[in-house]
Amino acid sequence: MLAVKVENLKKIYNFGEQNLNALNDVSFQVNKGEIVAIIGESGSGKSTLLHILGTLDSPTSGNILIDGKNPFDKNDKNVSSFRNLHIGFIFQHNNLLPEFNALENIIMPGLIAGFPEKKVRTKAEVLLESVGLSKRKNHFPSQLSGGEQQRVAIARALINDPVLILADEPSGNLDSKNAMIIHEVFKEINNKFGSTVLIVTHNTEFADALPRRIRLRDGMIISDDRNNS
Ligand SMILES: Nc1ncnc2c1ncn2[C@@H]1O[C@H](COP(=O)(O)OP(=O)(O)OP(=O)(O)O)[C@@H](O)[C@H]1O
Repeated sequence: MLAVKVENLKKIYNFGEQNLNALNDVSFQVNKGEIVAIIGESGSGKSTLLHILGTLDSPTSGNILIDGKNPFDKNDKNVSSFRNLHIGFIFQHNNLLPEFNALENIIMPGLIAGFPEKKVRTKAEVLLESVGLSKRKNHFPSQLSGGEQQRVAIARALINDPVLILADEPSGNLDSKNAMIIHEVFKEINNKFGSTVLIVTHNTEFADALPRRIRLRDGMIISDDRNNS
């Protein structure tokens, strides 16, 4: 079963007379349950690709299907509800809401999606446990370390059972010990919940340890390799 299908994706940014091809004819597919590193030098188009897959930006041309649906077929309001229901984001800066505690931050997208509070709360507790933070559920973001905040952000991204998790340099802001913990959490959620995960990372050790790597250069895929194991 396909989670993601990308066909001939192009993104051109215009600056007056000048055009910049940020993505140039990108095509690939990701099966449900895969965890894939998106790698490449700075400016190669990784974030642009993630933003389009996450419906935060639209393509110049080409198609994307997330779980068989084209999110850009819909009007803007539907695109944002599609995003909230089907896609979980984790950014380098976790943008947790500072006035809400860890548990409340995780619950929030579930309530926005209209799920019953009791069900969402129970699920949030399970997710907090999965990221090893049960004891911190009443802590506010300012009372958590950077790595712990990022683990809360991962749990929050999972609350609505998204078909796709997108992470843009999720460990980019962390020291190596916390980065390693975050990398393990991604592998665990992929194993435990069968989440489909695309992760932009500059960390070669982490990327090499994942089963698949898509490498971009100048907006094009130059390699797509899998570990044999
Ligand atoms: N909103 C924008 N407007 C104009 N150009 C942009 C915009 N966003 C990205 N670009 C350009 O598109 C190209 C791809 O950028 P992108 O951020 O996708 O690269 P990246 O691989 O994620 O880089 P990094 O590893 O540094 O985050 C770059 O040349 C960048 O300058």
